[in-house]
Amino acid sequence: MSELMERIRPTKGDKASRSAARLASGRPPRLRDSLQRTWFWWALLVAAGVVFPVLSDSTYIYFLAGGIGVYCLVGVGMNLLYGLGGQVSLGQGAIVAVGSYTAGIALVHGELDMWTALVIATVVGAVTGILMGLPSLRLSTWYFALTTLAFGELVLGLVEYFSEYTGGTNGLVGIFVDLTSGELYWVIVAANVVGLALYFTFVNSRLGRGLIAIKEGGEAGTVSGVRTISIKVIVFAISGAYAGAAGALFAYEQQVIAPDQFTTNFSIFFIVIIVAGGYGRWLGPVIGALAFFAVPELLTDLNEWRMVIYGAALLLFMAFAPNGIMGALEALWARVRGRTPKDAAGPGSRSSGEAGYDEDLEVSASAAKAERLASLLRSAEAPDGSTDIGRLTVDDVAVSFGGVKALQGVSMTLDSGKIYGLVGPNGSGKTTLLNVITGIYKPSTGSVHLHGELLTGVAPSKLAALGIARTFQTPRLLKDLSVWENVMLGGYTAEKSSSLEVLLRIGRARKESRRLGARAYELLDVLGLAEHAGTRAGDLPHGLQRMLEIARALMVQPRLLLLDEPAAGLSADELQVLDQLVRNLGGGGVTVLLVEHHIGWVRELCEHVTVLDQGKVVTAGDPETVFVDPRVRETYLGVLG
Ligand SMILES: Nc1ncnc2c1ncn2[C@@H]1O[C@H](COP(=O)(O)OP(=O)(O)OP(=O)(O)O)[C@@H](O)[C@H]1O
Repeated sequence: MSELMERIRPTKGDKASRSAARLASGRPPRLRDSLQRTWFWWALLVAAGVVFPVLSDSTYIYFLAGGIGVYCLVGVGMNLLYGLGGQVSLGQGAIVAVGSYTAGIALVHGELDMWTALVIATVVGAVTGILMGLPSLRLSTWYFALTTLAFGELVLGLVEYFSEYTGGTNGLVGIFVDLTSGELYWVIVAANVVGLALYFTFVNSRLGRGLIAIKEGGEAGTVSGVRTISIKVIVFAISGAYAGAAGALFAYEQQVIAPDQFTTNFSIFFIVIIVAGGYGRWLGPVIGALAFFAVPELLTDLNEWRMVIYGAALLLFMAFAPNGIMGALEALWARVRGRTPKDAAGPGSRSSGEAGYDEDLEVSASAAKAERLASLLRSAEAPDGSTDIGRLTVDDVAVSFGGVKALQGVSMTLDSGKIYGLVGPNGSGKTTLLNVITGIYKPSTGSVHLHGELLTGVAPSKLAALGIARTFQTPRLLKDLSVWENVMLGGYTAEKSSSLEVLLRIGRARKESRRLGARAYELLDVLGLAEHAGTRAGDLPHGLQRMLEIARALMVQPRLLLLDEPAAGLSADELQVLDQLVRNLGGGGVTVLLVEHHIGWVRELCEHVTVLDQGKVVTAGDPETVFVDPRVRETYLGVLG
């Protein structure tokens, strides 16, 4: 290579500093080795496909491409609902029907223009989506799927009942729009561009992270304050709006609509295209619609063999490409790059991380870092603007699991800004007590108060907004999301902009997300994770997963932090960083409750220690007194010298 080329080529150091600058400005990291890094080439390929009908200048090709566009639009909405949200809807076709009939009736009977009819169909689709989605707030996935199926039948029944307007089984005829097939095609393309833009904004916002946390169903979202109901309603509205708009465009293309176009098969077809295309990936619906709509159409000359080929292809896909076409390509990409495909983790994965991770992590607990951390925590304004969380009191709490008395008459008081230790042998009830404080378990007797207000019975998802954060004995992370996204999830309640502002990237939304992004970077940097910001969380070694969970908890801007065995599995260097961190938290006015088996560390760090054994408090007080207590020495026989 010439000397000039050597000079031009960015060095590894340049790349690292560019990446750090990008993160410091609050922008998300580039994902490591992900197929998504090749998005530009995919976008180019899609753009080439989009202009193809223009080159062919055939009405039939325009019609076919318009059809793909309509399916694709519904698919993009379904991708949010199912691909990211895990909600199986077998009624999406029914919403398309609602959009089609709304626009058709508006045009034929209401004599409105096509644009007004399109807007009305979109709004009606959104409202219908919300109505159809309401049962999902109470029902499990498959029961919900059944209700959507029934919803589809209901819509078809209504179409026949109101035959005066809908034309009943004969269909609604005369839906003419004043556009050529080419012009209508471009309207469909524009709708898809808007749809995809909104999809990307959603996915890369707190809403997208929240939706994935809801789908994962673990505590990661709950303790970060993710509001399940509002996110689900928004997703049903968006996917309904897409289906409603697609329905109107479908009616404009077909000019005649009838109930037999909107059978259950029609709804199932949308599931097929996103599953076959690759759900949770933006290209999934595009590729799926192309493969499962256009290809069979183009094979019409093969007559009866057409559906056999179609069915066989579908079976082969299910057997050999369970993550769809895009999933298979990602796996291939990973293999070509000599990496393990990260897709095995399942649907909804949006990032693909780095394997072959450098275990010899250099963790520096330098004074400069400690100072930065202290200032970061000081600058963290508490969610309600105050700095003092007040006293937490646990009164006479009891919890039983069948015959096991996990906690019996446990009382404890935590004053703000102090570091407390909670120790005891395995099974003594430490985690159960944290679960009671954070609302995950409801005690059979007793109560928890914060600053005089009853905390018992408050939903765990509301605690983040009160400034309470926690970590778990086994880190609860969104393993398929990047390290950066996991930390950002912790900032969920700190974002004050409305969902509409977030979706349209207007008002304070953009500024706010940059500010939180910059804070996420600072936390990652201080905790030695910055260089892994774009790595899939599940690929981090155990110690760093713990640090990541702590970073997420700190994004909550807690004033009460509950840490469940944070030192387990940490290296000496990592423990040093953690020690510095907890000291700074205490110094910064944050109350810390540390559950830990590392007795030496608890002794040095905590101002007050409570010892549990068999669900009861053995003793509590300053560590020097507690650890010389004969009852504690008996409990910890052999551990205390
Ligand atoms: N969800 C549950 N269902 C049934 N039993 C449970 C449940 N959670 C905890 N327990 C039981 O309650 C007791 C206390 O468990 P807990 O996890 O609180 O102890 P711990 O002190 O945190 O233990 P470790 O140090 O091993 O984490 C144990 O006997 C445990 O088996």
